[in-house]
Amino acid sequence: MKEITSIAIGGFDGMHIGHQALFNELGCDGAVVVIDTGYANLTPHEYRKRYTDHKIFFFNLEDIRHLDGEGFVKLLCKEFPKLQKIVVGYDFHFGKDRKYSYDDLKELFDGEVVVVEEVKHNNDSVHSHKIRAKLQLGDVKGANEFLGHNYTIVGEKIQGQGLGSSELFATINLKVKDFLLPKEGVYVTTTRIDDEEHYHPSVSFIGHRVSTDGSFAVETHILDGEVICKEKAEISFVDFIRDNEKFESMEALKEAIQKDIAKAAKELKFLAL
Ligand SMILES: Cc1cc2nc3c(=O)[nH]c(=O)nc-3n(C[C@H](O)[C@H](O)[C@H](O)COP(=O)(O)O)c2cc1C
Ligand SMILES: Nc1ncnc2c1ncn2[C@@H]1O[C@H](COP(=O)(O)OP(=O)(O)OP(=O)(O)O)[C@@H](O)[C@H]1O
Repeated sequence: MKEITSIAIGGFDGMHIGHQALFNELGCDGAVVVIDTGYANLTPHEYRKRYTDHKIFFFNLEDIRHLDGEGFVKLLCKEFPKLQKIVVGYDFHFGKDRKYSYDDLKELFDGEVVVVEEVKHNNDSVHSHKIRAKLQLGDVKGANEFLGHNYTIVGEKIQGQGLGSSELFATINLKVKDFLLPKEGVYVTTTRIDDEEHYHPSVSFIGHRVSTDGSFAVETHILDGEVICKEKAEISFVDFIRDNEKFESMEALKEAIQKDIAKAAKELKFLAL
């Protein structure tokens, strides 16, 4: 914290293109200050680190929410003794009851305050809550455009029903905590296994397996051959294929999955993974 000369402040769940505009204003001794509400589910906890080269410092909202404007700025100057520049967005509010804006920051901070203009995509203001809403509608393409990267979740490998490999297609079943799951359905995805460096082309299912045992599952079928997953995998969403459906026979389910695989393979063909 001692060497940091500039900081960007916010919740930064998602690390979307609006957030990235703030990070672009930081110098090489710049850091990201996350005011952590505990509700982040696009990039929970430390997952924000994947989307910036800057150091990240976490401040727990509960510890600072009582501070007035002056108290907040004092805290920042104490934590970052060399602080010269604070970067915030056009709608940034802080302090008790979120009653202070960037104008107050300019008055209270004895250094430079950079206010980043509203970042829009197709004339729509980019925000984390809109990304969540898009994912809940299955609009992963729209979410990805706001994010500036493919929405990615990480899960721990768990045992499936064992039906996939014997009667259908082999899948890796995952238990996913903390991440928001997109709407139930089938998606074109890429999957990274354990600590591998590259992503495999894949097709993934999220939802209640209404055609088999009815239980909830997050599972991914790898398209480029057999793989062994030991502990964990991450799924990046590329496109929505279809809703979750109840099929009357295993043959009908198998046929549908076969079509999903063909669609995913076609869409991913031109991606260098
Ligand atoms: C691409 C894909 C699409 C799927 N679509 C559906 C679906 O529409 N409805 C459904 O009930 N299950 C669907 N499933 C889940 C299968 O029912 C599941 O793979 C099967 O029950 C085997 O589960 P297991 O891996 O736990 O053995 C799909 C699975 C995959 C890989
Ligand atoms: N579209 C945007 N354009 C410019 N700045 C933004 C934009 N979205 C957020 N910011 C700025 O980024 C910082 C982090 O904001 P915050 O974590 O509230 O993001 P958000 O996307 O607005 O989240 P939410 O949708 O939950 O309100 C703040 O300084 C905020 O002003």
